[in-house]
Amino acid sequence: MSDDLLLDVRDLVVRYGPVTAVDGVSFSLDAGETLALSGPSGCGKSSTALAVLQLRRPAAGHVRFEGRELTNLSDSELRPLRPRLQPVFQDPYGTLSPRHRIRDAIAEPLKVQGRWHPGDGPARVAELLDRVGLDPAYGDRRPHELSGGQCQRAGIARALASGPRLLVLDEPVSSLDPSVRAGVLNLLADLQDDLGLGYLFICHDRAVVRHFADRVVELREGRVTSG
Ligand SMILES: Nc1ncnc2c1ncn2[C@@H]1O[C@H](COP(=O)(O)OP(=O)(O)OP(=O)(O)O)[C@@H](O)[C@H]1O
Repeated sequence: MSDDLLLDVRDLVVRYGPVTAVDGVSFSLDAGETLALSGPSGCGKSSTALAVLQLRRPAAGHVRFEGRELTNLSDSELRPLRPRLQPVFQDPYGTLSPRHRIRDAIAEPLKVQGRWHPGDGPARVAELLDRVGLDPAYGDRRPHELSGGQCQRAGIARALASGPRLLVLDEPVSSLDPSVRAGVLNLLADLQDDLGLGYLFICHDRAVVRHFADRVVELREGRVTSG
């Protein structure tokens, strides 16, 4: 077993009633590595991501994160681990509450984790905005006052506020204008270099996958076909 092993998924099965969406999928991912899940629509990419995040409990199989088996933990046992595995979804406007200013959305994980101090909390939020390439003044805005690319950057800042080790990136640039995709992918690459994050990267665009991922696991009808 690699010392850097971050995520180990074995024989994963995800069902929705009679539908088996994921049928015995296995892969592993090291810290600092990007593993792409690729394949046609409906092959089980998002279901795999949700099961890794334990947002959809698998019907069978194992998800070990930082050496801990997640599948048999209760919701309350999972809670303290959740900050370390964070999702970034396709629709950035769906991730951030429309009612809250960006700075409050980024401050929330810090507050929930008891890492908010009035003295330096606002500066930490400004630092996170700056880290994702947004002027800290954007903290005053609400999601609908940002472009799609800016909003996705704000979502990434919120994920970073939790102090993650793994980001589960489910089509993170698919809803963005082609002209801003490269900027967000470059940001993710920089963050990975700086922070040693592991990325489980879901993307249907083969050109993006080839460019961005270290390894690719190809799925078809819920099974691994290569990787
Ligand atoms: N909530 C659900 N209820 C019932 N079936 C579902 C549900 N979510 C997904 N499925 C089914 O599970 C299978 C896998 O879907 P999933 O969304 O994981 O695939 P995907 O590869 O991410 O597809 P896409 O690229 O279109 O997002 C499909 O047959 C889909 O119809």
